[in-house]
Amino acid sequence: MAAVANGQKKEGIDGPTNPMVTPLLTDLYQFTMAYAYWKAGKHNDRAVFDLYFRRNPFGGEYTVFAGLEECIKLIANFRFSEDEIAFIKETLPTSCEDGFYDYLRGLDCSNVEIHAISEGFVVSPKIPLLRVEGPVAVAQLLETPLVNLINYASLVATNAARHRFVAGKSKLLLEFGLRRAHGPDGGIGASKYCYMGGFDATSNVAAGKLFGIPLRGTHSHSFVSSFMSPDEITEKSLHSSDGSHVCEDFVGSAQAWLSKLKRSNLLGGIFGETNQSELAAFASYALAFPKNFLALVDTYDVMRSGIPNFCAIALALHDLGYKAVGIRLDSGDLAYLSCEARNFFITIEKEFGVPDFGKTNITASNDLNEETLDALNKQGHEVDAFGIGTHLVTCYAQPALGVVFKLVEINNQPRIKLSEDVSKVSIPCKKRSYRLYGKEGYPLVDLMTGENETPPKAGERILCRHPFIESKRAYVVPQRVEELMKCYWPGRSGKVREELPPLKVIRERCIKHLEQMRPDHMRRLNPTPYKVSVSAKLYDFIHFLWLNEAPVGELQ
Ligand SMILES: Nc1ncnc2c1ncn2[C@@H]1O[C@H](COP(=O)(O)OP(=O)(O)OP(=O)(O)O)[C@@H](O)[C@H]1O
Ligand SMILES: O=P(O)(O)OC[C@H]1O[C@H](OP(=O)(O)OP(=O)(O)O)[C@H](O)[C@@H]1O
Ligand SMILES: O=C(O)c1cccnc1
Ligand SMILES: [Mg+2]
Repeated sequence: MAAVANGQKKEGIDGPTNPMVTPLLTDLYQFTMAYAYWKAGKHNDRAVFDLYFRRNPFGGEYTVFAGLEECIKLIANFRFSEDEIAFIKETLPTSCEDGFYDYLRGLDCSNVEIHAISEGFVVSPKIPLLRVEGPVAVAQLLETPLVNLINYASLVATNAARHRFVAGKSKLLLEFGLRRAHGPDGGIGASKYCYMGGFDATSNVAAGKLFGIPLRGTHSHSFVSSFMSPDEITEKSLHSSDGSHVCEDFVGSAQAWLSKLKRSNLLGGIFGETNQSELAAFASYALAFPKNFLALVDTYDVMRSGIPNFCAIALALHDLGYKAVGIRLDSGDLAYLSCEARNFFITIEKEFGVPDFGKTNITASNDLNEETLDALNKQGHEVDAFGIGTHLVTCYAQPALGVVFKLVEINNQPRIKLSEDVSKVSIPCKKRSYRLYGKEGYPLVDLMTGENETPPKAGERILCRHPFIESKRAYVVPQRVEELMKCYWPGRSGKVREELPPLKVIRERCIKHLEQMRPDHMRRLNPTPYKVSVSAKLYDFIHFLWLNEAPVGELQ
């Protein structure tokens, strides 16, 4: 991936997508700590924080890392306005000295260094996604917004990837969640990160404009039920697709087709009188969009009305050289109805010689989630595209990822956070992390080492240890070694800044990384845990520091 020369000029990177992301979008305690650091003359102590999560979401063994671009946009533009400083002054106790506000006035992230895994990578618990190195007071202020920007982004991108995994590569996945998302930011974020995680398009127009995500949509039940009768349609004429002739009564032509379908030996028994107000709605939609006609067919009765009405309009369009797009099903048994609809289309293709009519697109929606997609697969279905909203964007199955931000070093001294719960003990030291690939091209293990350790090399045997369980260790001879963290904000280090790629490139990377995972890590039921380990040296150091920091109990 390309890198740009030391580009920490703040004007080079736009601000965060959401203008609410400012230095005030943090918890009050970050300011009280910043003041206390400042008062103690400790605010410029050089701190290293790791941002990571402790457990994969949705019972899985993988997570998609998302939200980095927005973090870098925040860092690049991190400055307090006078107005914001005045508010902090009003908020903190009056005993706080004015010098602190002068300090805030001069604050930016020019002395902060950010290393991060690239957005769209598949990541695992405990491995730092982001390493923030800088003056302790600034790094502390960044904790809340960075965690906020990564938590939902990674969660919803993972949710999207999981829906894609169940639906299969060939299906079109449409994100329809804006109305059910957690507010406007939740809606915009869902559209961006579901696209990143493998969805094909969104119904969210603002997200289409902001991020260039393909926009797709059908129509609603209200459009269908707003029509009362075909007589409402006053302008009934439609040009043929090549402009050579005009059909003066398109509605009549569709009604003629409906009669023909009814008289057909193969289809006649399926339906009788269809709902004429529905036919009127479909005809109006076709007159408005003859090249993009699709119909929501479940307002009244799918098989007795919606499907025959759709077909009558589609055949009338076909007479004029147009090809109808398809239908949407939004209720009922989607497996059964999609199969019935497909049979109906195939019969029309055969009986009336309409090429490819059997392949007419079937979109399904209605409270879909991983489980319903899985159930549909098991039953067999004929759906080509899924429109998914509520469960996807609200992350109904798991509402938060549990990202944390922990101090691992200060003034070159490694720090550890102990806990009764071993999974909550932090891994100290400024570290590097690597992905080790095996013979078959799959990632085998992610390995953390100290910053200055010799990096693992392809073809060389390396001992990988579980960070906390002594007996869990393995020798690995990697076929390929990939360093995971790159420098996304060099601060004053003089390093080269990694470029932020366009969303489409991140999406492609994400899809590629998901595909290269070993299948047993990806399955829904009881996936094999992906290994996360530390070098022998780091293991020894963690346990040395642990013993050093943990007080020895006294029994009486
Ligand atoms: N074949 C299927 N197997 C498993 N789940 C299905 C299948 N078909 C549909 N579903 C799911 O079952 C649920 C049905 O929803 P619900 O009980 O609200 O009925 P409905 O079809 O929406 O009825 P209506 O809207 O007419 O009241 C939805 O979550 C849908 O995704
Ligand atoms: O079901 P979701 O996964 O959230 O997908 C989006 C839903 O939004 C629309 O209708 P809406 O839910 O507003 O009304 P409906 O329930 O009557 O269809 C659409 O018809 C879908 O059903
Ligand atoms: O275009 C659609 O069909 C759509 C969009 C949003 C929500 N439900 C459906
Ligand atoms: Mg609904």
